[in-house]
Amino acid sequence: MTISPSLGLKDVTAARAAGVSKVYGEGETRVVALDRVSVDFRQGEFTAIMGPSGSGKSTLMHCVAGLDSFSEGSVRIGDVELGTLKDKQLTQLRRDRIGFIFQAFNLLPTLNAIENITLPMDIAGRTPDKEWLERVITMTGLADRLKHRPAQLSGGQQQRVAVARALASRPDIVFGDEPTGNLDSRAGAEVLGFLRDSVRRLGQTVVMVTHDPVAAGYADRVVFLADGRVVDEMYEPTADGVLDRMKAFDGRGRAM
Ligand SMILES: Nc1ncnc2c1ncn2[C@@H]1O[C@H](COP(=O)(O)OP(=O)(O)OP(=O)(O)O)[C@@H](O)[C@H]1O
Repeated sequence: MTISPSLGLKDVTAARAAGVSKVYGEGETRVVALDRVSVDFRQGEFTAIMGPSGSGKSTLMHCVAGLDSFSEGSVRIGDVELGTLKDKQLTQLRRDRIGFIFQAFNLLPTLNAIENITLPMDIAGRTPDKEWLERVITMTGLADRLKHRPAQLSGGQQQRVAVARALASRPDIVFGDEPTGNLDSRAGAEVLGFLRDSVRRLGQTVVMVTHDPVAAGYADRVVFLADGRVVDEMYEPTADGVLDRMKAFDGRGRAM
């Protein structure tokens, strides 16, 4: 085991895709969305997945998060091989060990912020770890808004509630699909700052699909996809560095 220099954490794999391929359709409509993708996501690391439209970002996230099946290869969350699980076990694993954040906030309008945050745990019949929940809530900066319903919160505040909901059960890994896609740059920065803090201060593991080089600049590492393949990666990215790298791909997802 090596020690990650930036974080001082043990180099543990939180999730791993090994030789994962995903093919949609047949014959003329056949699309290879993922072509033998191998990638590790380390515990306590914030990874952004970037690439041109259609390069396979969402497909990769969905396959690694157990939301979608794949045609070939294997995926592990911690030491659990997803391919060996029955549907019910997979549902349980997603519920207990994975947090999700989507572009749409998906909050329940009739519940207030704290009720939305604890809803998945309430449904699962789990009691939240009070100390952990307090740390997460403090980090949202919404401690004085917990009794507000979604309609009484700004978009950025709503997404911070959604991030807190994803973190509340202390999942092994949090997946975000364009979590700032619906937000203006200031609200997006607040959400990204919160995500980054959850990694640096709480040791969470975050994997985020994004189109936005500025968003990717918050991550510890960027994985670049093109044409369903991992073509590059960058550590300690800056928005400008990511933008430059993206310019090396043409609109159809091929490296130029
Ligand atoms: N359900 C589906 N049926 C057929 N083809 C699909 C399906 N879902 C995705 N694809 C194809 O797989 C490829 C990868 O799609 P994916 O959504 O993963 O790309 P992406 O990089 O996330 O794109 P974007 O940035 O536009 O969201 C694309 O060519 C897409 O058209």
